[in-house]
Amino acid sequence: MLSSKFIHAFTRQIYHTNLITSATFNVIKKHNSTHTKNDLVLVDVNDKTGFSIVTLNRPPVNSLNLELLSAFSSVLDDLHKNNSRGMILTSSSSTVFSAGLDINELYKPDMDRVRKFWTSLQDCWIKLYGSSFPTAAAINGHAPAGGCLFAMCCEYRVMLPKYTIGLNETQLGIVAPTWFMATMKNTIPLRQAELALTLGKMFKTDDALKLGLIDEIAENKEDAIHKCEIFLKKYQKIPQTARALTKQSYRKNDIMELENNREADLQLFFLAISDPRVQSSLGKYVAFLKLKSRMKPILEAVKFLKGIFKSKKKKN
Ligand SMILES: CC/C=C\C/C=C\CCC/C=C/CC(=O)SCCNC(=O)CCNC(=O)[C@H](O)C(C)(C)COP(=O)(O)OP(=O)(O)OC[C@H]1O[C@@H](n2cnc3c(N)ncnc32)[C@H](O)[C@@H]1OP(=O)(O)O
Repeated sequence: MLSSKFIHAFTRQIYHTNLITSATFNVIKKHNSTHTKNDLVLVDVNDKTGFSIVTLNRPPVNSLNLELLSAFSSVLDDLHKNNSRGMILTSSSSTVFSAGLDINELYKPDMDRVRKFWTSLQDCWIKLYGSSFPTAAAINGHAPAGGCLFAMCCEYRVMLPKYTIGLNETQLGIVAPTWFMATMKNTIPLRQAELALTLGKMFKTDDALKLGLIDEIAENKEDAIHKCEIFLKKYQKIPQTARALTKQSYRKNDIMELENNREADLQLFFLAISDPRVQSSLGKYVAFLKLKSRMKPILEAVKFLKGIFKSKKKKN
């Protein structure tokens, strides 16, 4: 049962967005695209559909640091205030949707900054998962951990072939927060979610589709955005308030659980990242990522040479 407090709060919020004058929205429409500070998140509003394409833009891998999360959080506020008709979340990278949380925020953190960082992540999740406007993700690259989280917060996911998606935290020796788990439980069957979470499994696009972690596969980014638009257009015939309240009621328990325990969640996070074993795992992971990145040219050269040998063998 929905508490009357909840219904009242959300109804007020939704009516509030409906009543917002179109003036603010027109400002965005007129300019067509808006960029946040440092252009970490780009927003382009399609004049015809009214849908906003929100592009995460922090090269090389859109790892989620404090600045990117703060920028995303204020974009979500703007979309809400401007009574957005729908949002498509994507990435400016050609191979990575988002690499998840920036490990540098977790490894040997500055306590003042990490408090802001985690609070910002909580904000983004609450705003995205509970948004009154409909959302879809055009997953145009790998989406591990926090990348998968943001994609799962959206109501529809379209992904390009041959990438990977999943909550891989256990592989890093860390535990996904309960609200990460709740988002996955809301997306795929319960038992599959438990297996995926405990194994820290990353799914290839085809397997993600079979599991229901994504809804469609697209040929390229344009196709993914087009498929997201088709999904969002389905809502044009549905009364806005009824749609938004239904979505928010469906997700209410998960959201309230975090809303009511934000400080406890922060303290748990502090406790976890202060654990020397967690720091040691993170340290090893940072070193592994750096090594992998440096080895790339060598691995590519080996691949290239292998290709030459193979074609020579075929000729002979
Ligand atoms: C009770 C609670 C217990 C514990 C709680 C503890 C903590 C709580 C937090 C828990 C939640 C965590 C959620 C997360 O999101 S953790 C982040 C997980 N992310 C990953 O594992 C992804 C790692 N990255 C990759 O797999 C690849 O980079 C990727 C497939 C995304 C792209 O591969 P590609 O080959 O294209 O690029 P790379 O050469 O690997 O990387 C390029 C440079 O980017 C740096 N990089 C990559 N990922 C990250 C990252 N997540 N954070 C920071 N930096 C990252 C990489 O090191 C390269 O940098 P350079 O070496 O070139 O400088």
